[in-house]
Amino acid sequence: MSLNIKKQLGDLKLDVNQELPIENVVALFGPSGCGKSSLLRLITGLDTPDSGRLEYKSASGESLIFFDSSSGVNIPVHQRRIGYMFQEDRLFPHLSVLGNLEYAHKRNQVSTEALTFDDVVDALQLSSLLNRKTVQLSGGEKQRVALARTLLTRPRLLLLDEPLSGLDYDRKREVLPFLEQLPTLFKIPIVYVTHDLDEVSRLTKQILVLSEGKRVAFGATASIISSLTSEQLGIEKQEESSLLDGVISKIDEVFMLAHILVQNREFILPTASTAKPGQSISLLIKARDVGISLSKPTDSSIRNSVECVVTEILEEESTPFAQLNLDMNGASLKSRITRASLKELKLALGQKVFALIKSASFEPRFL
Ligand SMILES: Nc1ncnc2c1ncn2[C@@H]1O[C@H](COP(=O)(O)OP(=O)(O)OP(=O)(O)O)[C@@H](O)[C@H]1O
Repeated sequence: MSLNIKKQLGDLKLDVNQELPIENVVALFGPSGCGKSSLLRLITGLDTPDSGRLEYKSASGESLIFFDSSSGVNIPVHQRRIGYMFQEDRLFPHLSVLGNLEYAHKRNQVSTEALTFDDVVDALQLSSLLNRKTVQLSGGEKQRVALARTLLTRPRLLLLDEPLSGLDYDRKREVLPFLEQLPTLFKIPIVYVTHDLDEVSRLTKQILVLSEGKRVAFGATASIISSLTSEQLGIEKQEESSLLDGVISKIDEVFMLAHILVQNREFILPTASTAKPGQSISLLIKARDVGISLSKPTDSSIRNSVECVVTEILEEESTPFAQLNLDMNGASLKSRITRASLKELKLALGQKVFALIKSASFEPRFL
């Protein structure tokens, strides 16, 4: 998609100019109020930009100008065929689950063999819920029905606006696997709005970061998360993380651990039963979970000690902490330690160190 749009929203000037190659899932990431939902509304046509141009381009070569202020083009919402799923479910409370799904299914004019009614019901495991009233559903079930209803409109593009933000931890765990399988099952490109790094790491390969209505960065999720500062990402310092792409090399079924290779370095993580050797996996590692040792520990409980080189030292004079940026055989890893440790270990740029990460700092839901 080619985005070049401006819109004044109260005090916020939304001004985004970005080529967005929408394959699989692209994250739209940024702090509350930076303009993420407003940008989605402009893409759907629910709101109109003050000026600019918005062109949809699919991976298969389909091209359609949604909006162009210079030539007066502004195609209506229904012709854009965009599925928009809101933070809250917005289901019809007077209809059953089946009624909600049939409403979308019947109104849809496009037939695609890849997306039948039964396929959608199966993929979201809704068959046992079809006769329930929507008020009788849990939060996670409601979001699955809302997702199914959006899919049944056969959108060319799916916009998901923080679909998990209203759910507690367990309900998120329930819905995330359904979201994860969408791109492979239905081949519909997705723009996924969130300010949750865990969701970004599990669901997306590309990310557009916004701040105060403007583009901060766009690129591969792992490289953006690992290279931008917490200020640039609009997250708490404590949440600053690295994202590493790895492949499961071995499963230790006795101790329920997965061995994962990242840039030829081995990580050991707690695993769920579904993990298989050869599977690709993204590891989100909080900087605060990464300690430093000058030698490889041989008498420690810590499973992960990976050799790295110190590439940057950022001391935070107003806090007890310092951040180290490390090069791990070509991948970047962040470590947050105390300034006292920095001094005691006499850490310097170019120094070889071992990054220590407890396996227990990873949650088994990762895999
Ligand atoms: N129609 C409008 N008129 C005036 N101001 C608006 C309008 N729509 C949005 N805004 C303002 O624009 C800013 C961006 O809102 P938006 O909902 O797009 O942010 P967001 O990044 O999606 O935030 P959140 O993550 O909290 O949902 C907010 O300050 C909001 O109050």
